[in-house]
Amino acid sequence: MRAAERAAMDAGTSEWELMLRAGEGAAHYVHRVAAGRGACVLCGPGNNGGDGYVIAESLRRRGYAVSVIAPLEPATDTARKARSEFRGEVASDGSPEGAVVVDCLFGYGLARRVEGKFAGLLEELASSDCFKIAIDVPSGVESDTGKALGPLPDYDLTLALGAWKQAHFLMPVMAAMGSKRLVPLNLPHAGRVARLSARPRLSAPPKDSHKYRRGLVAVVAGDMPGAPLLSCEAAMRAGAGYVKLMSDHSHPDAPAELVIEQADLSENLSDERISSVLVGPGLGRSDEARGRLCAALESGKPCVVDADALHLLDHDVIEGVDTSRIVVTPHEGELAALCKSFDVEADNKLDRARKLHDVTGMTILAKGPDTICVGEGSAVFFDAGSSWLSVAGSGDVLAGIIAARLAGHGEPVRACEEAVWLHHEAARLSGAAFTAGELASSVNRALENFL
Ligand SMILES: NC(=O)C1=CN([C@@H]2O[C@H](COP(=O)(O)OP(=O)(O)OC[C@H]3O[C@@H](n4cnc5c(N)ncnc54)[C@H](O)[C@@H]3O)[C@@H](O)[C@H]2O)[C@H](O)CC1
Ligand SMILES: [K+]
Repeated sequence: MRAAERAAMDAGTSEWELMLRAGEGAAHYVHRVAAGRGACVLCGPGNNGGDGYVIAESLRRRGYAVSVIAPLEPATDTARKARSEFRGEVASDGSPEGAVVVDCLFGYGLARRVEGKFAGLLEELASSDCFKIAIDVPSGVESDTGKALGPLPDYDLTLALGAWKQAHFLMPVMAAMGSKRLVPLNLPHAGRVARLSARPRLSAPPKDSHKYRRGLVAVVAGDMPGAPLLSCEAAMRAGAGYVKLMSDHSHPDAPAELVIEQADLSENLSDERISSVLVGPGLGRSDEARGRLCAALESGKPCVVDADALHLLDHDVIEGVDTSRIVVTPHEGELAALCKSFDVEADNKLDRARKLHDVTGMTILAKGPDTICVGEGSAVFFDAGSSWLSVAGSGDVLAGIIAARLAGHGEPVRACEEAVWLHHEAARLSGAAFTAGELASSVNRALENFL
């Protein structure tokens, strides 16, 4: 961010111009939610505070009753200029009043724990029932690591300035940010950090489609029969034209539409009509399971590696495999296990996923309330889905959806994005305390909402 700002300023844009863009852009959103009600802006001593004075002046000009609380005078020239441009009153003390409170105490310049008057203001904000807006990041949050360095109110809206910071998509702080919007500052190459996944638009199969063109998904079963059945149902309902279960077991409760192939796995996976392979759900971690994982990877097909199979992945197993077609879907614990297997060290989820991608070439879908996808050239993050997704089997369903989307177009990052959106929507449609089976059975209804 600092580099992007410097580049903009070297190219002749003044810091004041950037602050005006940030403040006016943010004020536009504040105006939309305040809708004429009283507003209070909390201003810190740095440029985040400077943004606050610009916001306050913009609201005042729109006829708002605006109060500003600033425990310290501005410490930068640009913030001083913004302070001088604000025609309203500034109090150095007081409590955040008004229907809408805008938090401009600290942005990415937060350097240590928040204490004293600043902490007091954040604590009062946390206990008030006003509409809370954080500018750039919540002021008690370290923008690079997402570490909370002070009281963390539950905000209704967080307006990121210029580009998303890592804190915007790391738990636990992202859960306190409410809705997230990005205020563009037209900074060159500021968007390189990461992007918030945009709602995908899916389409019905073309008129001349057939089951193989829509994609044949092969799901490799292992020791436990239940999990892969969830993945198969999710894949069938997420748009796959044909789903086969490669299993040595009999599955008496398998749906009639599901074709079950026994016999030689490598032989079966060599069928060139197979468009994607899913291995992991219910696989187990035995040598036999490892053999089935290797057969899946050696098939050369686009492959989703999930659950147990993630504990079997290492440099030997991916040796000679075209990992650009491999998607791995670790939750926190599995991500830690993968980092250990591939000697990756990092202290937050994004960096772990990024380094794992750099070391292995695989597309990493690091799951959780703060799901992040790192693949070729991009880091994508997502708004959290329903917390009811924290149910056994929900990962098997997601893996099946990814395999179906991957079978359709063969693009790993796109398949992950579509699948996370479908998974979240299926959860929303399933209501409260749903089972993984109900979640899987809702996937096609979810798909309808993206057509
Ligand atoms: N990204 C952009 O293009 C723009 C960013 N803007 C805004 O500028 C802030 C970053 O401003 P900066 O002055 O670097 O830092 P802060 O305003 O976040 O605060 C630093 C300020 O606060 C003091 N300080 C730091 N920690 C503490 C603490 N725990 N207790 C007390 N005081 C503390 C520090 O000494 C400094 O004085 C960015 O977030 C955007 O909001 C531009 O305005 C617009 C373009
Ligand atoms: K802030």
